[in-house]
Parts: sequence; C-alpha cells; structure tokens
Amino acid sequence: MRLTEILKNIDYQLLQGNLDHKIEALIYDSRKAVKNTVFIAMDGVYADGHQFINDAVEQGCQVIVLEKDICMQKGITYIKVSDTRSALAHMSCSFFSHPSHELTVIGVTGTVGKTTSALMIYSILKEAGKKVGVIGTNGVYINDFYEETHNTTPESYELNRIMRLMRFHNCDYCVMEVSSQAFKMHRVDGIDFDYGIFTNLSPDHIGPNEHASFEEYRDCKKQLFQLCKIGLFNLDDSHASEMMNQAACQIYTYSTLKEADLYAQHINLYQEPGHMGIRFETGGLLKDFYTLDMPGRFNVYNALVSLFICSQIGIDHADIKRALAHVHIAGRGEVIHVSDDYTVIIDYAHNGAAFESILNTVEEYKPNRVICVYGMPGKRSKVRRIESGEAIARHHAYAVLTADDPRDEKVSDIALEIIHAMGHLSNDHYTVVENRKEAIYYALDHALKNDVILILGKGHETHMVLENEVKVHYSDKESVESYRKDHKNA
Ligand SMILES: CC(=O)N[C@H]1[C@@H](OP(=O)(O)OP(=O)(O)OC[C@H]2O[C@@H](n3ccc(=O)[nH]c3=O)[C@H](O)[C@@H]2O)O[C@H](CO)[C@@H](O)[C@@H]1O[C@H](C)C(=O)N[C@@H](C)C(=O)N[C@H](CCC(=O)O)C(=O)O
Ligand SMILES: Nc1ncnc2c1ncn2[C@@H]1O[C@H](COP(=O)(O)OP(=O)(O)OP(=O)(O)O)[C@@H](O)[C@H]1O
Repeated sequence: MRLTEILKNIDYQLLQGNLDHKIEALIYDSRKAVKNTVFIAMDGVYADGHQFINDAVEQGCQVIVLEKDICMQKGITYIKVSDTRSALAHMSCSFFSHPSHELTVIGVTGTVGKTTSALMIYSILKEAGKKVGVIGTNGVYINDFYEETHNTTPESYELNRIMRLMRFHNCDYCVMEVSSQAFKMHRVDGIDFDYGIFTNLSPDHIGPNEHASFEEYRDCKKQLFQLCKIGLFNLDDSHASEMMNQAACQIYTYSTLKEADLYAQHINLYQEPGHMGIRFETGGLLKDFYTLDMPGRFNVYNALVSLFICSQIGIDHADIKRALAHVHIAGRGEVIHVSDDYTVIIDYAHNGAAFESILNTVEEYKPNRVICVYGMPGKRSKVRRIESGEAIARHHAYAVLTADDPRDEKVSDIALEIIHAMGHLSNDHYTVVENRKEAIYYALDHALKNDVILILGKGHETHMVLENEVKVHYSDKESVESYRKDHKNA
C-alpha cells in the first residue's frame, strides 16, 4: 500500500524525506524491521522505541514515525505525530482497509466476565451457523482457526490484522474483550464498535505498570461507550450510573435484582454428577425460561449479556436457548467429572472479586466443604494474595496452597503471605503442596462426599511461568484428567 494512503487519517508533519513509498508492513518492534516497512517508535513501560530507530534503519527500514525529536539520518523519511500509539492505531486501520467497518463488532469491558461473556456470545453465534470470530484472553478463534494472544486486547496492528483475517474467513461478527489497558494504550482507536457491554467494575490492574488510580482505570473502560452505537450496562453494579454517564450510545440495561431492559428472576441452582448449573426466567425484552450448564449466579449476568446481543443480532430464539443450555467455556466454571461423590471445578478466579463470586456461588449449592487449590503469581500485585487469603477465611474454605507462575519468588514465601492474610483461620484449614499437579492429587485424594474442589487461577492456561520468565507446559485440566485416569486403572 502507498504510504500516503496509510497516513490518510492522521495529522502529521513531514520532517524529512518524501511520502513516495510502497509499504508492506507497519512495525513497532525494531527487531522485526525490514525493507519496505514503516517503523513506529513508541515510548513504552520498559523501553523507548525512539532509542531503536537507528537499529530499524540499519535493518532496511526507510520510513520512521516518531513523536520526539531525534538526530535524523540522510535519505530516511521522518514523520512526526503527537502520539505514536494513536498514529499506529489509525495507520493500522487504513493499512488493513478498516476491517471493523465490515464486521459487526461487539466489545466487552469490565473487571471480570469479559472472557466468559465474549466466548458465550461466540459459541451461540457459531452454533446458530453464523461466521464469527472472537478475540480475548483465551486467544483468537475464527471458525476452526486458533491463534494465541499475548494481551487480552492485542496491539492495534495485530487487532486490525486479525479482523482482516476474520473477513478473509467470511466472518460477519467479531466479539472482542476490551481491556482498560487497550484504551490507555490506544489499541482500539479507530475501531467501529456496534455494541459495547459493561460487565462490572472493582479495583484491579492498579499499580506502577498499569493504572495510576481506580479513577483512571474506570475512565479508560468508560471510553467504550463513547465509541459504540448500543451500550448494555449491568444495573446491579454500583458503578453502573457512573459508567453510563457521558455515554454517547443508545443505552440498555440488564439486572438479576430489579427490572431492567432485560432481567433475570426465579434463579434456581441444580447439581447432578458432573454438572453444576442454573435455571432462570427472564423478563423485559425477552420472556422465557433458560438453563445454563455452568455454575454460578454470576454466570446469569454473562448469560443475559449473550441473550441480549444474540437476539439483537436476530438469531432465532430457539437456537439461542438450545446453545445456551450446553455452552461451556474452557477454564471458566469448568466442571470436570471425576467422581459422583464430589465436584471438581476449574476456574480462572485470580483476584479478590472473582474469589468472592466463585466462593459465594459454590456455597449456594450447599456443599460439605469447599477446598481451593491455588497459588498467586510471583512478581505481580501482592494485593491479590491478601484478598484471596481473606476470602478463604471469610468463607471458612480449605486451601491447598501451591504454585501459580511463581517466577523468581519461592512458592512457600507466597503461600506464607496468603496464610498471613487468612488471619484467624486455624491451621487445619490449609496446607502447602508446592507442585501444582501434586496439590490437585492431594485435594482429590482427601475429598469427602459432597465436597467441592475449586482449582483456581490458571483456568485455560497451558503453561507455568518459572524463574527468568521461563515457561513450561502445565495444565490444570490435564492434571485432573490424569488423576481420573490413574484412579480408573487403580
Ligand atoms: C506493561 C505493558 O502494558 N506493556 C505493553 C506494551 O509494551 P511496551 O510498549 O510498554 O513495551 P516496552 O518493552 O516498554 O517497549 C517500548 C517499545 O519499544 C519497542 N522496542 C523494544 C525493544 C527493542 O529492542 N526494540 C523496540 O523497538 C517495543 O516493541 C515497544 O514498541 O505494549 C505492548 C504492545 O501493545 C504490549 O504487548 C505490552 O503488554 C504487556 C505484555 C502486558 O503485560 N500488558 C498488560 C499490562 C496488559 O496490557 N494487560 C491488559 C489486560 C489487563 C486489563 O484488563 O487492563 C491486556 O489487554 O492484556
Ligand atoms: N459476570 C461476572 N461477575 C462476577 N464474577 C465473574 C463473572 N464472570 C466470571 N466471573 C468470575 O471471574 C473469573 C474470570 O472471569 P473471566 O475470565 O470471564 O473475566 P475477565 O474479565 O476476562 O478477566 P481477566 O481480564 O482477568 O482475564 C471467572 O473464572 C469467574 O470466577
């Protein structure tokens, strides 16, 4: 594509050189720069891309987009913009010919529930025969194609590339998680959102490399409702009215507690071997009865979101109902049948809010005991260690503390911090088994009739991060399945 075409939608100043270039890719990591690419220098958390401009030039790149003054080399084109992250986003939209304009884009934001809601919508649309893609923490799925993601919301260039790939696969719909960092880092600038969904909000991702304050975190998420045409808000969240404030979209609401545009009532839990689910009735825009084969009152929120979007899109109601009845999301309230005596659930709960919801929800099924197998990541926010320990104590649950991406920290040290946060809980309520597979075996070996074993924090993930960020293969699901196999053969 010609450089002038790529720059069409941004304000820039040509510092040196000319715009007569044919461009084959946009690059924001100098290590990937080659001939016929533009290098966009971005100031990051750990490094400043401007320091690598000469490396990019050395590797053959002849066009540089920057926001700071640097010493220019002869024969190279330098283009100055006020914000290179935003420029990359708009240039990427142009480079890939605005794929979001050709898709119905559904964006989901909020502290928890993004992955679950996005994948529920994706599953229902797919089952209804629609061509749909999804982008989020669990990766990119386009029909049968899969690609891993490094971020919940990929960098703008990747995002537009993926959306173009979706169009290549004839997708009409794109469901995507939109993280607060995505707004902060301009990853979704220029994306044409049709629907925006707000799940809930609680303090998270606040720290030196993420958000400066809760207000900044919240205001980043609010931006979705400036960009989308229709916004759907969880009326039960205490931040709902603040999130709706200044929204430029048409507003719809959902609730499980009060009347809203779409609301759930008469929520009933059910449990049978290998299944923990929920039945509910809806009022407002849709009046019907539904079954969801996933545990958790909170999943009714995710189901309401999916019902609203799929019915707005025009999916046949019987198809939605059928698909919802058997939707399962990897690592999100995933029930694995090991024994008729007790229930095993793998769940991605990894912060205070999610621990509270999963523990609350599981208690409603009136289990004998709740045993949580989990750990907390090394070199990451210590708040989550405290919040999780407090939640275990509040709910009088049992904890088998173990590894969860310990990085350069000792699993036993992290466990001690969690135990400290458990406060008054007596020491027969917890134990430490450092190897995660052994911890799962330990919990399952000690399970009693009607116990619920919650394996928390890693969800769908298939790796463990050790010292020096070295990743080794590890999966909770494989550990549980291996236990089941061993005990079948025993
Ligand atoms: C801390 C953080 O947010 N980092 C993100 C950021 O990296 P960065 O730009 O700060 O990277 P950097 O290492 O400082 O480098 C700055 C620039 O120099 C370039 N560089 C660097 C070295 C070199 O030799 N040559 C070179 O050109 C880099 O490519 C980069 O463009 O921009 C990258 C591209 O978009 C992201 O992949 C990366 O996410 C990291 C992996 C991350 O963990 N991010 C988290 C905080 C995040 O975004 N999380 C949200 C979910 C949480 C939420 O709900 O908000 C998410 O969407 O994933
Ligand atoms: N609507 C909800 N309300 C409260 N808790 C929820 C909700 N949906 C899911 N959860 C809980 O939060 C955990 C994380 O859910 P999910 O992965 O869907 O959220 P997320 O927003 O994608 O999180 P993250 O951005 O951290 O990846 C689940 O495993 C479950 O325990």
